[in-house]
Amino acid sequence: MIKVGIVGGTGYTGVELLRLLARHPEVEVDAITSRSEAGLGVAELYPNLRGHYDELRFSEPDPERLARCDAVFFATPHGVAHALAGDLLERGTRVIDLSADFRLRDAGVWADWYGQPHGAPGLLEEAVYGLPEVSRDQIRQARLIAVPGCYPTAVQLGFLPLLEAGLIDADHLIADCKSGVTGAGRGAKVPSLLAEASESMKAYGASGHRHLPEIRQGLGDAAGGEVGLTFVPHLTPMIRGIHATLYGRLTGEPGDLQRLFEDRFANEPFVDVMPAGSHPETRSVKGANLCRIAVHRPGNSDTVVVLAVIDNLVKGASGQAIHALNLMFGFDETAGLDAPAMMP
Ligand SMILES: NC(=O)C1=CN([C@@H]2O[C@H](COP(=O)(O)OP(=O)(O)OC[C@H]3O[C@@H](n4cnc5c(N)ncnc54)[C@H](OP(=O)(O)O)[C@@H]3O)[C@@H](O)[C@H]2O)C=CC1
Ligand SMILES: CC(=O)N[C@@H](CCC(=O)OP(=O)(O)O)C(=O)O
Repeated sequence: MIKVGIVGGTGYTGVELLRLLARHPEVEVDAITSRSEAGLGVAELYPNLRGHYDELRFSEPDPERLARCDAVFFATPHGVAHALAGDLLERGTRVIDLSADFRLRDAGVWADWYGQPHGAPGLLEEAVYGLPEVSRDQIRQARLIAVPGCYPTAVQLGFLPLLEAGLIDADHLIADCKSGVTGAGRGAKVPSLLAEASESMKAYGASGHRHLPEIRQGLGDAAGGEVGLTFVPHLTPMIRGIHATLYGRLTGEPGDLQRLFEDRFANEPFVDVMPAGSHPETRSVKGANLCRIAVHRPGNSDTVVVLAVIDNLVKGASGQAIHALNLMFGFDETAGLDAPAMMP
């Protein structure tokens, strides 16, 4: 049994970590922080957790207490892990960061997109980008994990088989993505209000979203060189879910695309390649640590369309973070992550 801490326990990814870890046989949550709710019992804020964490209370972030944990999750806004991760690592505590603090290898690029200087450039070299379908072995050895963003998870998984096989024009990739409103976090914001977000849909960040450099970095690794990507995210009236519709131009006769995807993900517990002709629904992954994918070639043309769905809070954040923890500590990869999706 290991002890973990969670910094940022009152947010949506924080409470999702708690929900999933409640079923984890090897993990005890020893510390959970919130500055605004310090002193409150976890189940008082989140009644779905009654009976699971009856002794656990939110407390102010305390580096001493966190350092007594074997691993600490950061479920915090950008910049918080920059300030605290180095000290924890020095004291032997492993760090799994759900924010974007360590996702980009280049501190200058990070500063450009996040509008502030990188707070811990010295840690970038050892940070491992935690997409298990790409870097399982490095995650096993890592002390510091950068959990991929929600859009980047869906887009990378969908494009990977095609780019790795060199079947599409890497200069002209298109990712048209939709997100539920929990993607914006739990903090009060006007665009997340019921009257603003329901019965409506809108694109945002079309001229440049901070996930663009992250996705380009990962897809560039898969393609073996820089890629050109148009990425347009949309806010949709659902609570959870990411739906990515991905377009690529085939450079030649691709062979059996269905087979390509099935073979690429054959040994992946958290990627489901659906039968040919399928259209995956976000509700089919709600609550589950799973990416469901379908590949299409409309009219046998030179365009390939990939559909990828995830739950932004699970495979897009907290579930993927726990997958990394399982790899780092040698647990069964699926520990705490084997629950099926909820439908409807
Ligand atoms: N929501 C999603 O779908 C996804 C989110 N992420 C990323 O995960 C991280 C958490 O997201 P989410 O759960 O949505 O965020 P929320 O806004 O819902 O929650 C943020 C949490 O961080 C705490 N916090 C805020 N500022 C600080 C600070 N300076 N020091 C310590 N704690 C702080 C808050 O509690 P308090 O203020 O009380 O301390 C709160 O518990 C973010 O970086 C987000 O971008 C990644 C993938 C998907
Ligand atoms: C709907 C919505 O607002 N989504 C967020 C992305 C989700 C997220 O939290 O991004 P990270 O994984 O990088 O932290 C956004 O567009 O900024």
